[in-house]
Amino acid sequence: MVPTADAVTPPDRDVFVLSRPHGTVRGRGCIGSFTDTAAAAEALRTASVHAVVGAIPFDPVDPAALLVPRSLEHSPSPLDGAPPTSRRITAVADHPAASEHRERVTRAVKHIVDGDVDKVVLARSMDLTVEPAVDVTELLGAFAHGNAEHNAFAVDVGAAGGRDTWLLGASPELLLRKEGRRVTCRPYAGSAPRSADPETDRAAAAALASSAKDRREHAFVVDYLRDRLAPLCDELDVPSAPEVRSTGEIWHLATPIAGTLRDDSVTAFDLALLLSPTPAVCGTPSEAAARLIRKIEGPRGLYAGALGWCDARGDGEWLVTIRCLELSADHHTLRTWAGGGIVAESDPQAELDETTAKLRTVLNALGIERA
Ligand SMILES: C=C(O[C@H]1C=CC=C(C(=O)O)[C@@H]1O)C(=O)O
Repeated sequence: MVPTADAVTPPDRDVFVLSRPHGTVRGRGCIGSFTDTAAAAEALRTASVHAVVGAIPFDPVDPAALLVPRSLEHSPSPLDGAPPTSRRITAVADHPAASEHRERVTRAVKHIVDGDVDKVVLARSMDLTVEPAVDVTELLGAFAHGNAEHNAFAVDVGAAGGRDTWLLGASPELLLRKEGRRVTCRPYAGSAPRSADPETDRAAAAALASSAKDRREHAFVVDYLRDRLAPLCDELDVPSAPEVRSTGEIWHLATPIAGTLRDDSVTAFDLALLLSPTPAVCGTPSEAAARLIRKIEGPRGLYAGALGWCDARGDGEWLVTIRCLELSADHHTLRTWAGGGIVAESDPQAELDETTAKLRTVLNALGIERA
């Protein structure tokens, strides 16, 4: 652990906030940090730190942003939040351009048809400059306000270095929650944009529920989680069919998974490292899909990794890092991402549209009406 001086991060400042339907967790102050996930896991296991909060990257070779908070506080309610402040974009850059994203989907489908992978998740990002500047607490509240579950998070990824840079978002996807021996996951994969017209919206949900393409895309994630969790669990309940859930912007297929761990000494953080990245953000088989993503997209950094907390008992909760942005120290410039699972039946334009709908989560929270 690299110790952090109080002068760099004042003891009472929130460096981590996670709002979930069942409550809010805050990490206050920062007494140390880790960029190496193995060192953080060892420190938790040997009780040389009382808690770890923060984010792990998509690719394990990239640095993590893990903090040791001075205190970890739980409250039983999620954040209510408030509507966003209205903002406008003063500069925008797409990575890649829309036409290139469609071409990448076509290339990915060819890799699938050729048998290199069964599924790969391709993402695109947008660099924005916005006016007025972002206030972190206000944006966190806007994320919480924007979805019925009040999911929202803010991680002070620059806390250890005294830089005011943040990872903020509203991921709906539970990688894992661990309480004692009980472990739960709720993977999301398979999507349909929502509509302002109630009838069209209901039809989109019904079509998603019966879409063979989306059910296959989803099954890769469920099978992966079952394979990784089964050896660790006495009991593991994996429903045979997904349910349909919604965020403010998208319908998703989701599966609630619950298990009982055989060995309680496995921490929530160990499980996050074991499970992340799932095929909801990477693909199947994992290593081949990760290689393809690295080749096609380049490094993702913290996007599509996991964020959360783990305490001294080994309990904790980690989300998949999606529907998020990284805010620069000037609080005007930021990067946001959206990805989608590509399978053999994927259509390039539909995949592009899906990422556009997913980007809306961040744009709505920023109070940007037209991109
Ligand atoms: C990769 C993302 O979403 C994942 C989670 C839910 C649905 C997904 C899909 O339908 O492709 C993705 O697997 C993202 O939002 O950037």
